[in-house]
Amino acid sequence: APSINEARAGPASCSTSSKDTYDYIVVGSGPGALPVADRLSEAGHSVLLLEKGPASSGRWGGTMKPSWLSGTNLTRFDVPGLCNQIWADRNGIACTDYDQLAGCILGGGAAINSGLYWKPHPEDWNMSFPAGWKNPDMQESVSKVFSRLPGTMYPSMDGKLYLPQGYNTISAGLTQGGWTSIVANDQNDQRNKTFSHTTYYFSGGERGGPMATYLLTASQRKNFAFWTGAAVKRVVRTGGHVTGVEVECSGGTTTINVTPNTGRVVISAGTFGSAKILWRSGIGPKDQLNVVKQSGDGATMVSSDQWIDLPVGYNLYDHVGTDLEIAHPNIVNYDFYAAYNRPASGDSQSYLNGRTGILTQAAPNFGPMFWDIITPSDGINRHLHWQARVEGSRSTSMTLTQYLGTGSVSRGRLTINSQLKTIVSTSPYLNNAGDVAAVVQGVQNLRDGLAKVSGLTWIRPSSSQSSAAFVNSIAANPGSRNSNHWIGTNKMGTDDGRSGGTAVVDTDTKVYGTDNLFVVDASIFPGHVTSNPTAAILIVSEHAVSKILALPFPAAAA
Ligand SMILES: Cc1cc2nc3c(=O)[nH]c(=O)nc-3n(C[C@H](O)[C@H](O)[C@H](O)COP(=O)(O)OP(=O)(O)OC[C@H]3O[C@@H](n4cnc5c(N)ncnc54)[C@H](O)[C@@H]3O)c2cc1C
Repeated sequence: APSINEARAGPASCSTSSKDTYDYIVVGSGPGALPVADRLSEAGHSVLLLEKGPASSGRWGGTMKPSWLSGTNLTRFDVPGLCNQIWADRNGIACTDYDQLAGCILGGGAAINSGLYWKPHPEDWNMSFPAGWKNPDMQESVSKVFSRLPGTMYPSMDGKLYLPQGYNTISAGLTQGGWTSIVANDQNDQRNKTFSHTTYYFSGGERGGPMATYLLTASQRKNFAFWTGAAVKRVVRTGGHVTGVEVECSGGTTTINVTPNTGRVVISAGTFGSAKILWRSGIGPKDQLNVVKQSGDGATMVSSDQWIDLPVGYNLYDHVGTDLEIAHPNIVNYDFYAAYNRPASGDSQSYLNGRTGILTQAAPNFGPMFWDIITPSDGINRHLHWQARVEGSRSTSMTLTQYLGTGSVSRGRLTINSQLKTIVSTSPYLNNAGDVAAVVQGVQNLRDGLAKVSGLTWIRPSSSQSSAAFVNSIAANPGSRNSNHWIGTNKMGTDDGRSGGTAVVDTDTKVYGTDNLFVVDASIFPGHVTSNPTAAILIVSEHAVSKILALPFPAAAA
């Protein structure tokens, strides 16, 4: 079958002998990094992208795969139906220096996630983002992202949806309950009592995504270089001016410099990784910088008279996940875990021969997706995104996960320990009464919505448990509520954190107190979006790079 995944000149390995300098160094290769790196190189700047993990997709030289993919240029990361394997085996893939799951691999989360892909609702921007980042301001960047990566509701190359019984059962029930069918990314302003098929960023029956688009075009330019196995320890700076980054390669540590005066560094290492690099660079609250000072970094850390006091690590948030479970005799389960090593031969053949069949859909068979907006007594809209998937305690079960995103008031805190591991030390879930009320009402609305479905059994909550008792019975900690959609530790805003404000970066994504250090990834989100965030992060990256390219260099540097 024609593969979109033909081999390319892959990344270079981290090098301690390189003496090159770059106009821009971009740290990380997730959805926050790739549009920035592509557009900076498109504008003619020399760009070095540094990724600490190994290659993932076969296109970039990745090799991790089950035996039925041997002899193909596909890895476990390229086949949508194998994405669940991250829950079974994440060795050499997941970051080991965080207490939560994140991908430390080329592509970041976009190498390991389920590919769920949503055009944001207008309130996603309007409720929490600052001036210049409101819904009308974002439309050009939305169009850019969706023209390069349109996404699809029909990932199989024959246009069919496989094992749709779960979708059919729940969507028929919601229709009976008065909810409306939409095409999610055409009707992105309609997220209230609506449902849709699942949209993925997949293309050609494979993962595709930002690694197959933005990274592809960047890699074709002579002024773009990218390294894997390159862990950035800190930025090197004099006061507010960054001269380069210290990088740990397997062969030792080296410093890579940016172009004198006009060079810039963009950190896109994710909600945990970017906070960690800032702390190690002497940027953050004093209590955390003192922890770094006492760690193995201490002897070489920038001196305390150079520290920049910013609220790095505060404003931490993640979608609040609440799992409900139903069973219905029509639902058909598919064992994606078993398919990792031994897919039914018909399924592997149709995948390999024509990129068709169940393995083109993300495990574990998502759909429908549905939405509800609730306004508790505090008057603030809360957006709920629900995702149904065929998984649970019975072979006829579905899990219905509710995420609370846009409008949520609760926040937590990320800190670092003396081993330089990041820790979610204050849990961000449901520490606000309005947030709790919205989650409870949302559960109740769904129970009411599905009340007329004959043959449907409620497993969680049981039919005798009240929605409030059910929600309160689930611990409000990452172990029970985690959605892996972490945001917020380097909040963007106009209220400079050095003088009592809450923001770490300004509306050009520049770190306050510096003249050439930027952060662009999920960590700068002031508040959450309604749905799974990859599309929103790509849009933020497109928007940020336009701001960075338009930003004049400091007068002294011109
Ligand atoms: C299991 C899972 C499933 C998910 N499913 C979905 C989904 O279906 N849809 C969706 O929209 N979202 C999903 N998400 C969330 C989404 O993937 C993340 O929100 C997104 O990837 C975050 O993008 P980012 O660029 O901010 O950071 P990341 O994607 O985390 O990228 C950060 C990158 O920086 C690198 N890095 C970190 N530190 C350093 C350093 N010091 N030096 C060099 N490189 C460094 C990392 O290795 C990584 O490649 C999922 C997440 C997980 C974990």
